[in-house]
Amino acid sequence: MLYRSTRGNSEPVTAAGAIRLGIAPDGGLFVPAEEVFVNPGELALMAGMSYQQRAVRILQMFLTDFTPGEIGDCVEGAYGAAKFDVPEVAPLEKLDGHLYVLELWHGPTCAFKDMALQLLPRLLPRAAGKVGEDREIAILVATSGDTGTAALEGFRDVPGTRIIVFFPARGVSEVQRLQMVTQEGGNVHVVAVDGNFDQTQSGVKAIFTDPAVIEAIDRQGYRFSSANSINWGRLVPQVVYYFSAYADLLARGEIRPGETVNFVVPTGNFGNILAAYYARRMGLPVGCLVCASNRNNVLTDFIRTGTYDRTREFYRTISPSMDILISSNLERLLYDVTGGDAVRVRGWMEELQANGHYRVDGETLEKIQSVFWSDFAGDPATVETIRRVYRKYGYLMDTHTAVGMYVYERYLEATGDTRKTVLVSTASPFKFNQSVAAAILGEEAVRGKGEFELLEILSRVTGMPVPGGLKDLDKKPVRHTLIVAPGEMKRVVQELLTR
Ligand SMILES: N[C@@H](CCOP(=O)(O)O)C(=O)O
Repeated sequence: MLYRSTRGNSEPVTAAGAIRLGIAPDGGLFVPAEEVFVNPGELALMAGMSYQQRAVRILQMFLTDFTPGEIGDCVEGAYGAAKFDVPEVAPLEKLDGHLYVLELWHGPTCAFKDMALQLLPRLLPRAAGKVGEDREIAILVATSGDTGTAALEGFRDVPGTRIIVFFPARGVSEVQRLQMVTQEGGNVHVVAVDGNFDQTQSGVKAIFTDPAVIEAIDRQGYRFSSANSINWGRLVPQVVYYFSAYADLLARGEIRPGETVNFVVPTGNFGNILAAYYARRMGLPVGCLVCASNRNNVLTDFIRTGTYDRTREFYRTISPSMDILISSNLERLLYDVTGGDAVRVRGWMEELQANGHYRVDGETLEKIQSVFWSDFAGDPATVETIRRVYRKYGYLMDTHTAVGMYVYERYLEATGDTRKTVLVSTASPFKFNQSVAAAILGEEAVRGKGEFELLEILSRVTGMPVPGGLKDLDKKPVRHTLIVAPGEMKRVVQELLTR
C-alpha cells in the first residue's frame, strides 16, 4: 500500500515512509492510495475479539510494510494492562435505549490521544529503520492540551527520538499544563507559546517545510516527524476504535449485523471524526457522523454552507482542546470527496493560507453533507449539559464530551433520527475538573478551591477514583519553563536540538 500527498507534489511513499515523514514534503497530508474494505463476515468475527486483536486486524490492512509480528508487538505494548486501566481499553457505556458513550480516556494521560500515542512511539522507530533512516527523529508537536501530554508520555525516553511540544501558554486547562510542564524524560522538551493554538500549529507546520531549518537540523543529525494527527500513524489507530465500538454493540446484541449506527464526535482538528469517516469508507455500517464544535464553530459553518472561513474571533473556551480555527484534517476529507483531486485541494489550501477562507463547489458540499451533520455548543450550554446528564443518568462527562452530547440532542431535534448512536468521549472529566465540578456542584461550592482540592472533591462526590496519571501532579517539580513568541519557534527548535 502506498500513500500519496493530498497536494499531489510529493512522491508516493510506503506506510513506513509516511509515518517517518509525518507530513508530505509539499506540505500536504499522506492518504492511502488504495481503498481497503472490511466485509460483514470479518465484522462479525471482530465481535468475538479483544481490542488488541481488532487493532491488529485493522492496522495490518494499512501498514502493509510492517510484519504481522511487528504490528502484534506494537499493539501488545501499547494496549496492555500497564497502560490502560480497564481491560476493554475503550469501553462502551450505555446511557439509554439508543445512546452509548465510547470512553477513550482510560490511558495514561486520560484523553483519547493515548489511543494512538501509545502506539505511534512503537511504530515510528520501526518505520525509521524500514526506510533506512539512521538519524535521530525530532518530533514536533503543536497541542491545545491533550496531544502534547499524550505524545510526551508516549515518546519519553524512546531511543532514537527527541520530542518538542509547543502549547499555547494560556490555551490549556491547568491540569493539562501541569501534565506537560512536569513531564519527565531525557528526550523531552516543552515550550509555551505566547499565542493561540492556530499560531502554534501554523508555526510547527512552517518549520516542517522550511528548507533552511531542515538543512540546519540535518547537519545536527536529526530528521523531523510529527505526532499530531497530520501523521498517518496517528490516524490509523483511531480508525480501530470505531470498529471496536461497532463490534461491541454486535457482541452485546444491541444491534443486528449490518445495522447502521451514528457517531457523534467532538472535534477541533478534524482528526477524530475523519478516522470515523475512514471506517465508514471501509464498510463499517455508519449512518451519520455528527461533528460537534464549541464556540470556535468554523467546522459547523463549513459543513452547513461550504465556506471555510477562519477570519473570525478566536475564543478561549472551557473545552480548550477544541479551540481551533484551522482544522488540519479537513484537507484529507476534501481530497477524498473530490476523488483525489490534488489540484483543487491545493488551491483551497493556498486560498486558506493567503486569504483565510475558501469555498467548495456544490457537488463537494453535497457529498460532505450526505455523511456529516454539525452544530456547536457554547460554554453555558456545555455546563448545563454536564449538570443535566449527571442528574439524569448519574454519568459524569468532561467538557468536550458534553459539547458532543448537546449537539447530539440538537441533531435528534432536527432530524428525529433515533438510530443507535455512539457518543465519542474524548477526555476524563478530571482533566477539566474546575468546569466539571462547577457544573455539578454549583459555582459557590468551587469558589476559592484549588485544582487538586477539586479533584478530590469530585472523586468523593461521584465515587469515581482520581486517575493515576493525574494524582499528585501538583507535587511534582516543574521541569519546563520556556515561553516564546510564535516567531521564535524556529530558533528554539534549532537551539533545543543542539543540547
Ligand atoms: N486537540 C488537539 C490539537 C491537536 O490535534 P491533533 O489531533 O492534530 O494532534 C490537542 O489536544 O492538542
